[in-house]
Amino acid sequence: MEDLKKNDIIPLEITDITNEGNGVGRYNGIAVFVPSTAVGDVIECRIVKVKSSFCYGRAESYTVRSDTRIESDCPVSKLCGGCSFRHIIYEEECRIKDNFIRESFERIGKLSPEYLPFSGCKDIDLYRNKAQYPVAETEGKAVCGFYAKRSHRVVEFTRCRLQPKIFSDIVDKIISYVNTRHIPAYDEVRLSGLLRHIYLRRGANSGEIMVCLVVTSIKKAGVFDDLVPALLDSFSDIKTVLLNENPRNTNVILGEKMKYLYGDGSIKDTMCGNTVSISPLSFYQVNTHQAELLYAMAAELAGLSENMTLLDLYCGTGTIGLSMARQVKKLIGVEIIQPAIDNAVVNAKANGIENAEFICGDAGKIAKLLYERGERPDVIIADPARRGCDGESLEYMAKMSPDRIVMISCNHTTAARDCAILGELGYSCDKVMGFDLFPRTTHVECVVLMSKEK
Ligand SMILES: C[S@@+](CC[C@H](N)C(=O)[O-])C[C@H]1O[C@@H](n2cnc3c(N)ncnc32)[C@H](O)[C@@H]1O
Repeated sequence: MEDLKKNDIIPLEITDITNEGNGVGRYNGIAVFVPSTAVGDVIECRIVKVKSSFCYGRAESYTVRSDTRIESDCPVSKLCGGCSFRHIIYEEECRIKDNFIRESFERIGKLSPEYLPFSGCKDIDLYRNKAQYPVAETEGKAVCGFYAKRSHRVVEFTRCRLQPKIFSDIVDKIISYVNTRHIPAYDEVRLSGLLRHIYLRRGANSGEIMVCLVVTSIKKAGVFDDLVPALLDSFSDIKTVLLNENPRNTNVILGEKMKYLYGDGSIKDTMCGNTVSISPLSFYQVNTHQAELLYAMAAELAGLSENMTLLDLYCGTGTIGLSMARQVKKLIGVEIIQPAIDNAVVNAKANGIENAEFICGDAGKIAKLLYERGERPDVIIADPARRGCDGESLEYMAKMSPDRIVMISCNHTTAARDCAILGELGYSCDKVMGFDLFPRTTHVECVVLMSKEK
């Protein structure tokens, strides 16, 4: 790139926002990505990194400030990087996210569905029902907070605006206990210490709280003996306290082994009118109220009726399928994590649902098995993880020949790819709707209706 060098200062108008939340402008045809900017900003931009076909820049000063720009109301938003959109008004965030989804379906999927109006979230703060705080040692004391952007340096801060206030109070109590007892925090460089993460979950409707301490060895559980009564004394909504063992040198937070210190390792919540039991390893949407609206829209798009069979692929604890089970003859749920399937079975029973079967296994393998045993669901709901569905799942979803496939996804790029593959397998992409389950961050959910071509 001949035109631009590191430390050049250039005038730049921000004209778009990337999926990572960076503003983007063009200088002599070259894309320049600038964090914390807004569409309509005109800036003096310092070039900080030059790549083969684009650059990264930093806003040195503002010639024109976009009228969508606001002051961030979080003291650590720049350090944390979790809330990429805290500097713009929420209406603009919704426009950007809706646009992310449309672009993916048009550019990646080469699809032209009808776009239903984007669903913004009523509560843009305090909406998360789950938090995972890394713990580290600073100057001989355990501290807890978040990892600084693109690093594993723990910044001490527990008052995140996205999480319930009670989480900070619980964390403060745990850290104070840990420091009084000199319990060592995990050191990921020396691979020593005990406490790695504090992981909290709270039922948004029930208020029930799960406290899970991720430690390098559950054999040392004894050091937490006095913590449990102290927590229960102060926080009556805590229904279970447990240890999770993760001795490995890894970025993955949870290990597999659990030890219950109080309660049965799960909490209850209600979702879409059903009681649901949630364990630490089970997936549960972090924004319960907005997820309820998403699932209601999925049910509407599914067009269910009493003689139908519904297949809920990637079902987690069964929340989606169980919310629709009373409208159909038979529900089959498929999920790879055994504790989530255990929760799904308990959840069906707790809600008096008797027409549900839950199978633990890989979605593609089980879809093939179901096809071979002659199952022909009328509707399939597929709600995969960020990487989307694999080829085998898509192939057997289409082979089972349902009238409709409703795809729910937290990654519009893989959703667009998978819908395009389903297009080749005989399904038209009819409707797409964005749902903001993660205000102030770059993440966004979408629901898609695919119909069998006649
Ligand atoms: C986005 S979550 C959706 C869970 C559930 N539908 C809900 O709304 O709570 C995706 C789920 O897919 C599961 N999963 C991931 N890979 C899978 C696979 N290969 N086969 C089956 N399930 C899988 C995950 O464990 C997780 O529960």
